[in-house]
Amino acid sequence: MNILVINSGSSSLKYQLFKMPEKAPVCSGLVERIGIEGSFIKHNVYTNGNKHSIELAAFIASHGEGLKQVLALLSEGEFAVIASSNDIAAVGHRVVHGGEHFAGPTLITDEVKQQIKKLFSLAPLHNPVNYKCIEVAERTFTKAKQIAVFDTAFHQTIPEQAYRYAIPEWYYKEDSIRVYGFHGTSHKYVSEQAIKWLNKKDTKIISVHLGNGCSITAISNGKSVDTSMGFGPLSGLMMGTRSGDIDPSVIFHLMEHSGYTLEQLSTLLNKQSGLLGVGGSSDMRDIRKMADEGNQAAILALQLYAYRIKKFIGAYAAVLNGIDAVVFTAGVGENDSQMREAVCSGLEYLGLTLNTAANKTYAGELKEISNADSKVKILVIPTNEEYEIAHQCFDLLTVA
Ligand SMILES: Nc1ncnc2c1ncn2[C@@H]1O[C@H](COP(=O)(O)OP(=O)(O)O)[C@@H](O)[C@H]1O
Ligand SMILES: CC(=O)OP(=O)(O)O
Ligand SMILES: [Mg+2]
Repeated sequence: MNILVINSGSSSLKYQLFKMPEKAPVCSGLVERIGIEGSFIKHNVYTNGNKHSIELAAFIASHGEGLKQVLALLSEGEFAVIASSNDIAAVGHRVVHGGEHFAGPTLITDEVKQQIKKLFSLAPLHNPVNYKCIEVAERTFTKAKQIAVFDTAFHQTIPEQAYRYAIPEWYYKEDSIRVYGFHGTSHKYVSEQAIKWLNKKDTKIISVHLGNGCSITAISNGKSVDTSMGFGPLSGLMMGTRSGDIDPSVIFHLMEHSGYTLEQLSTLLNKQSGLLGVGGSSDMRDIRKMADEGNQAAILALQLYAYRIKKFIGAYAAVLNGIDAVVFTAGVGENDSQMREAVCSGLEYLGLTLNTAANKTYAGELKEISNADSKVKILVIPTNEEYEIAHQCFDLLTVA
């Protein structure tokens, strides 16, 4: 059975085609820097244990456009892996916001699509794009089952003291205003890898997902118990274009004194803030380059970014009453050794001591980057949301 997984993030579109139950990747790829200069598609095909890669540079304005080009690559030309769209049995879609409705993989019906649509305003960078990808896939793979796997699902175990906001109960009971949490598929996948690697019974893990969107989760014995994103994927850490935590008084001030509308506020906090707002680019690679050239705004952006992560690690050490492992993952977490070093330095009191040489030589698979005597293990684990989604889709289709 071929399962195609589509993972649209805020700045990228990732895809993987798996042969199940063998769990073998047939092809994978990535459309990066969507909507900004320098966008490209990287397409990898796996044959007999060998990987062949091609890179296509073209300006890709939207996720819909990127997906259409990817689907053409799958069935046409030299790197085609399927003869026709009928070769795909199921398409697994990452959907970011599922509200309180979905705790596991879900067959997509018109009703499910309506629920996803209702949550557009809470995840404006994600749910509209996820919805668009579902529609493109429905039109392309008419015979395939379409399945949604929600970022929010893994966080359904968060206890009430952590998921409730300190506002009157009515807003929770009548309007479902609470912490939902995001990147759940990634936090689940990397924490399960870490638990296997730690090989002990009770585990306390802090998972740090640093992509374009960033979040951090406290995981006790495999269950999410707190996370930095909340009602929508805007709170907590500083991100590519999102502010992370900000005092709501700033919003009142901008409305009252500068006449900001709802749309302007949403644009400011979702699209013009974070690394972009402070440092001048949403892409960490650009920020690094600018900082290396002495750009003060980029240097400050890096400081704010690392400082916020460090504060949350301290908070979650308290939530968990100790830490066995801190896991770094996603685009920045996996690739930016200088960011990992900036986050870990000064956390010796909590028992984290980084092995700076090991940190610099990470090469794409699970690696311990702490010193042998570090009380807390520091790990880099490549996330694989696509694999986790394929796995959940397969279970949904085959387990009665
Ligand atoms: N080699 C690298 N060094 C530093 N940052 C990197 C590197 N490669 C990717 N990144 C950063 O990772 C981020 C994108 O992460 P990713 O997990 O792909 O995002 P998303 O899924 O949220 O769209 C970007 O800010 C990008 O600059
Ligand atoms: C939820 C979220 O922020 O996702 P991404 O990091 O893929 O944008
Ligand atoms: Mg992502």
